[in-house]
Amino acid sequence: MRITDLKGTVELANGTRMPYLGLGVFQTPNNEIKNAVHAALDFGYRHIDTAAFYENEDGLGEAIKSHSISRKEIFITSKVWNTDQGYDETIRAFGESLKKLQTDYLDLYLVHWPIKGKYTDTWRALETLYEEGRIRAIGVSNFLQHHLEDVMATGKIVPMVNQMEFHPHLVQQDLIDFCKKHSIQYEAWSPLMQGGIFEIDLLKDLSEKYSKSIAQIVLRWDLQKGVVTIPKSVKKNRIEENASIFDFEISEEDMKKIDALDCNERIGPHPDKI
Ligand SMILES: NC(=O)C1=CN([C@@H]2O[C@H](COP(=O)(O)OP(=O)(O)OC[C@H]3O[C@@H](n4cnc5c(N)ncnc54)[C@H](OP(=O)(O)O)[C@@H]3O)[C@@H](O)[C@H]2O)C=CC1
Ligand SMILES: O=C1CO[C@H](CO)[C@@H](O)[C@@H]1O
Repeated sequence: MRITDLKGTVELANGTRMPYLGLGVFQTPNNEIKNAVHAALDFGYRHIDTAAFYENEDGLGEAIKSHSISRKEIFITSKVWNTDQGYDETIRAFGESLKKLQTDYLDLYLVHWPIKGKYTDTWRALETLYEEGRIRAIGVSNFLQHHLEDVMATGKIVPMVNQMEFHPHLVQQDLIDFCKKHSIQYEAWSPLMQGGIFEIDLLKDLSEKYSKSIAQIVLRWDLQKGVVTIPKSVKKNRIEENASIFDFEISEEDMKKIDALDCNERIGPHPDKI
């Protein structure tokens, strides 16, 4: 996997191009989001990941509007929250997200979690919005293989993205392989384990070996595995650090060593228990 700059994109199943690296904004409050997003855009990020649940879509909308980079150059993802699932509810929630974000389309809209008895109807709503041209790509988040199979059996469109908890302690390689087989782009949430990666000895060793920070080692590992990644930070220096991962390559041997840290350990909920 050779991705050589921050503008590197992957082509989704429908031809839409999605930047490999984005800024996550979970737990970025409205009063901090402008600084964070402007720092990211200034440094070259063109991809921001939010959700209705994060309660900062309005702050993000303001941040984008007040920056000189035009809306169409920025890839914006949002997600329909669990309490808004169902066909009509999703159509309405989508409208609210657009309004808050001050935009008339989204680049990517995701079903945030596979809520039992609801997610196939929610998916139908995303298909409608996509067919109406209001979303450039549609996908899911926190969907295991059986959830994906349900949607693929009942829907018309195969999800284009699956955004999952993914870091050195939770790889789920079988799910990645399933997604790859069906042209579903895998995307990592909590790629830094919300700070947990900094305690892992092997990563400390690799950080010294490559003269890169632990965050940079892990985010580069994401890219070399073909996984889109969206680290969150509100600090300018870390926003820059997290995107400075295009000037080195992790050897195959070291990639395997990081893979071997997998212990199926989650920091978030199990998708079947939500
Ligand atoms: N689909 C889903 O269900 C989910 C999606 N997400 C998405 O994924 C994004 C990323 O995941 P998130 O849970 O935020 O956690 P991350 O794994 O991105 O970790 C974020 C934490 O790491 C710190 N940090 C960031 N960069 C560095 C660095 N270079 N060195 C040291 N510390 C650093 C941040 O602190 P600080 O800000 O102070 O720098 C923050 O505390 C979210 O923001 C959200 O967009 C997240 C959870 C669930
Ligand atoms: O996106 C999200 C942010 O984190 C929450 C708590 O872990 C998740 O439930 C949610 O999916």
